[in-house]
Amino acid sequence: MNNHPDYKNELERLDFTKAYMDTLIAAQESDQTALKEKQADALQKLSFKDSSLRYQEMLAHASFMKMSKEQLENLKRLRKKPYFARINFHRKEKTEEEIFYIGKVSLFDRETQMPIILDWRSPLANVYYEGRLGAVTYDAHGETYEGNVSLKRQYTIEDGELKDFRDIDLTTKDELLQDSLAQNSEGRLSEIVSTIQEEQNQVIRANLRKPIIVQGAAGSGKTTIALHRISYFLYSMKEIFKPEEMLILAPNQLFIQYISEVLPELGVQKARQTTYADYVTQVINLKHSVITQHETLMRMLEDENDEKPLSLWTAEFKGSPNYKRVVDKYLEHLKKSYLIDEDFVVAGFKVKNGKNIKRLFLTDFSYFPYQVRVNKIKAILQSELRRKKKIMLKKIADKYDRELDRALFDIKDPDKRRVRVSFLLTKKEEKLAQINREARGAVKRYMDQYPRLKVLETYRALFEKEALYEKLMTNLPQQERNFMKEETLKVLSAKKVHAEDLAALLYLKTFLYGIDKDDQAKKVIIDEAQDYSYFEIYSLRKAFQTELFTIVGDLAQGIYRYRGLKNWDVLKDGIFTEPSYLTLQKTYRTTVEIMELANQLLALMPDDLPKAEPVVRHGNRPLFIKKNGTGISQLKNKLPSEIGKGMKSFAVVTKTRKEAEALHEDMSGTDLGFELMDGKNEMGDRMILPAYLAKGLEFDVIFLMSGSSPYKLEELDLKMLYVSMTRPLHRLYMIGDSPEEFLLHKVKSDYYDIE
Ligand SMILES: Nc1ncnc2c1ncn2[C@@H]1O[C@H](COP(=O)(O)OP(=O)(O)OP(=O)(O)O)[C@@H](O)[C@H]1O
Repeated sequence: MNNHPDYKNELERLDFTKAYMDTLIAAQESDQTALKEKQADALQKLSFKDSSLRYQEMLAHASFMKMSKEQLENLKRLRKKPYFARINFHRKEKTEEEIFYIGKVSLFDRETQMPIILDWRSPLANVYYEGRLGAVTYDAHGETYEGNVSLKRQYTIEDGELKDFRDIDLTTKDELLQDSLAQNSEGRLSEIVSTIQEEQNQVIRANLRKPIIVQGAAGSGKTTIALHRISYFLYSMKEIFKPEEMLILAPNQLFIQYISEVLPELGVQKARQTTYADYVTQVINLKHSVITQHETLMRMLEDENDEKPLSLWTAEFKGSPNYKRVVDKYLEHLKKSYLIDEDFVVAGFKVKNGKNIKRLFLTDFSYFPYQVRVNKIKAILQSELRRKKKIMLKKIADKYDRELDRALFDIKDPDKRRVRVSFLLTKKEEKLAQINREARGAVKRYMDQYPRLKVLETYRALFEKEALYEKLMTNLPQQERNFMKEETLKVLSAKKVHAEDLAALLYLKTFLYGIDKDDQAKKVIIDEAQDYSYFEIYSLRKAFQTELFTIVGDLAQGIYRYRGLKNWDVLKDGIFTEPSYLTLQKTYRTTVEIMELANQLLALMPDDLPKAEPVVRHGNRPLFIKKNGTGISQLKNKLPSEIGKGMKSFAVVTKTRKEAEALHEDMSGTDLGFELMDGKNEMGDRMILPAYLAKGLEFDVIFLMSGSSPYKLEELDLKMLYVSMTRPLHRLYMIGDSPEEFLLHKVKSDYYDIE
């Protein structure tokens, strides 16, 4: 690097950028005298030749910029690594080529508005990520600009010091990416702005106004890219969307903890992060506990009982389009009870015509949920009554006053007149009192005709009302129909709900009440989307008045297939209009050797998914080790050498939860320090966990440990094994009684070694 003709310039540029930042920071933090000193100091240190005047001017102006506390914090962080790349770009309309430095956050010269650092999310930065040198176009503010990129350069900057830089073109391999992939996992996901690859960039920047579905192989960066897309989204649409209006749905709390570290880096930490079950529970204020899909899966793997097929059938049915249709029919039935067309009459006066009331309900208020419409009608009747009551009272008063006048003038006989007048006065008082009396509570009496449906009770009623249930479920086989009814009611009575009931509950809530403002989302990000049922995604789509969904997943990891999505087409046809559909084929997490073995499993699955293409990073072939007893001593043998190679995070992955617990128990006498992961505890760097919890996570070294239930040649087991095998960054061991326990007999022997 030192011999590079640009070396000096690059050093100067970095010095200038840091000096500019220092002045900015000082301007925000210190008083004016201190700032002047700082500026003078910075100027003295910079000994530029040609550009010095210009830089000096820029520095002098820096102090006028006003920043928020958050921006200031960002700037301080940024100073350690102000940028990671540069492009030389010649825009067609301009006479000269310009140099742009690209970093995590933009920095502008206050005077000229020229960027000192260009934000990675800015339109122009796109040309850096798109693979080509030469003629390029980019879109900004609705226009397309043409130009030419003559140079792309990457920088390694650590703690503000320039360590290295190199130019890239199509033929050189991306060393920055290689370096970054060779690093060890700290048990957290990190931002990757400096090494985003072309196909990933396409996902990040795909049309922001459309829903997007991404099928990506294990380790292709789906989670990472989904988070970068939010960051890009917030940057591009900052005037319209706030981070709090984003909803990120992750599979479990552990996962949320795992991604949380990337969020501040990307400026999206304020986005709401939760699980589907937690979200629905909160939105409908559900006090029942949820029987999660993990529990169902574990029961399926660990228990042998006769009801298994029926309970799985129920779980699958409750997520299906057919069940959604049943609930829709139920809603049709419920809707009828809201069709009130009686006149609203008070003390003999028609305050509001019944037909009008019905029309308001069905037409004018058709955009509102049903219970909200009821409240609207109530408000209308109240104000109408208030207005009409005055008229009614006046009418009565006038009528009797007229009659009184007549009596006073027409009746000549004083006795008769007195009697008549007194009669009329009493009558008048009575009538007025009657109106006042009847008006009180009249709206309530009228409104009592409307049903007052609560979400959970209404759902329960679907199963409780015998005739209705039979009618709505008429197409289902008898045994399944009976089982579903009894099971659902039994669980509800125990103050629980199955995870599979949540979609219908959210759907009902949306229909009856709508989603409160605080729980609304303007953009929804669903990770591990293959585990969602059709109805779950549908329920979310209906709950929010937006199509802006980013949905990422991998069908090959669909271990909840009994309930989850079997293909993406159902979403493409049935839920979203014209979603973008993209695939991520290249994988970054693990080595070629590990991915090649995992690819063998992919070939055995029924989904017909393309093989993942590992980015070229080599390591050892996966190793099978014969177990002696619990297998703990075999594991222990391997640890020192891996630690010696710099490996930091280790996980033992079992097939079932029971196996993980048993292994943890067996290890309790040792000093290995492996913790059992239960989905709630903190993430450590030595964990024992079942495959379903490992999904989405990564560790430097993975030990697959066989236990009481070896992997079978079935779709579910293949998928669990695939998930487990694709977790390591560097090394995969399989410890068991025989290679068959990991289905290795179905794989060519040159994909693994045996110790
Ligand atoms: N362009 C990239 N540059 C550097 N690292 C990357 C890049 N893309 C992905 N990675 C790394 O690859 C690993 C896998 O990414 P991520 O967990 O987002 O993938 P995924 O597709 O969600 O995986 P899975 O489906 O297996 O959970 C992470 O360590 C991530 O930092």
